[in-house]
Amino acid sequence: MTSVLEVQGVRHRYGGTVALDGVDLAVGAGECVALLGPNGAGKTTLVNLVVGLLARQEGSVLVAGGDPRVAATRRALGVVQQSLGFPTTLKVRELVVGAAVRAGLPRSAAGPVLAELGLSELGGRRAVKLSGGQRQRLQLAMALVGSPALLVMDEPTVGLDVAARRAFWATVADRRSRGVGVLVTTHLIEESATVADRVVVVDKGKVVASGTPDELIGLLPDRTVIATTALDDARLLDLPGVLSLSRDGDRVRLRTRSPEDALRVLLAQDPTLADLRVEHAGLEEAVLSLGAAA
Ligand SMILES: Nc1ncnc2c1ncn2[C@@H]1O[C@H](COP(=O)(O)OP(=O)(O)OP(=O)(O)O)[C@@H](O)[C@H]1O
Repeated sequence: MTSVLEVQGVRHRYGGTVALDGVDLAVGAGECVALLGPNGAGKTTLVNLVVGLLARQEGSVLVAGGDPRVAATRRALGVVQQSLGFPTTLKVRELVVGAAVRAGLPRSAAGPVLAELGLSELGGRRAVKLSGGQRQRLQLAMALVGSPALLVMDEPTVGLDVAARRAFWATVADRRSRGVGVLVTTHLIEESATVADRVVVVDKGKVVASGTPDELIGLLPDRTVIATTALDDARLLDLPGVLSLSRDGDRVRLRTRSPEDALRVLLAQDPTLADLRVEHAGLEEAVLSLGAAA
């Protein structure tokens, strides 16, 4: 797979604060990589280096093979920021036309992208009058009009309802099928499991885990055992590896680090056990525990 983004050995400090401490990351053509991590992990710093807003201090950042601080390379980038403010007087069509012109394209390039994002009918409306979902679609239209090789998005679906979120990701998926690589930062961990091919977890300026969502979930031994049982809380909490317990009448949910052992003892102690189910931990639990282990 050709890489549209290659980050190697990147270190970045603000005065005495080390924000990035040797980060490697690649995004292939058509690939979607989600960048996750707690507040202050270094995600924004990394994104700002990738989009050329920050000057590189150490290591290399290549977008479509070029330096993102160079204008010609920035044309290979589409950027969607979280809740960007729009100038109060400008209309939807004018903003997309402006983005097309800045990308070196004719004004007519705006039409197909407005149609692709379902914004044609809103072309004459002032951007500040749009709903949250429409604004994010407008940002995506502005980011895509120049046919970028890499789309970089910072928390793009915050505040969107389920339908708007689906529509947003459907457009992104369509561009990915045409080879556009995507780097997305998000705090919506479970969303990243559905949209990303790969998840990269950053903490304290370092990559602490990287893999497909299923690979990351597989790193965590936790399982949730769900069953209807006659055992009381004290005996359930005594089962091997139990981390937490919740119940609704006789129906209990037990999170355990040792699912096989817990099940063996549970089955031996409660002959009336029924409706047994075992669930994997979610990506959210995996990411939180990977961050905590770092
Ligand atoms: N302009 C700045 N001056 C000084 N320190 C900064 C600056 N920007 C970020 N930092 C520090 O660098 C570290 C990484 O910050 P960064 O904003 O990249 O993290 P983040 O993962 O994006 O966090 P969040 O999820 O909260 O947005 C933090 O310790 C932060 O306090």
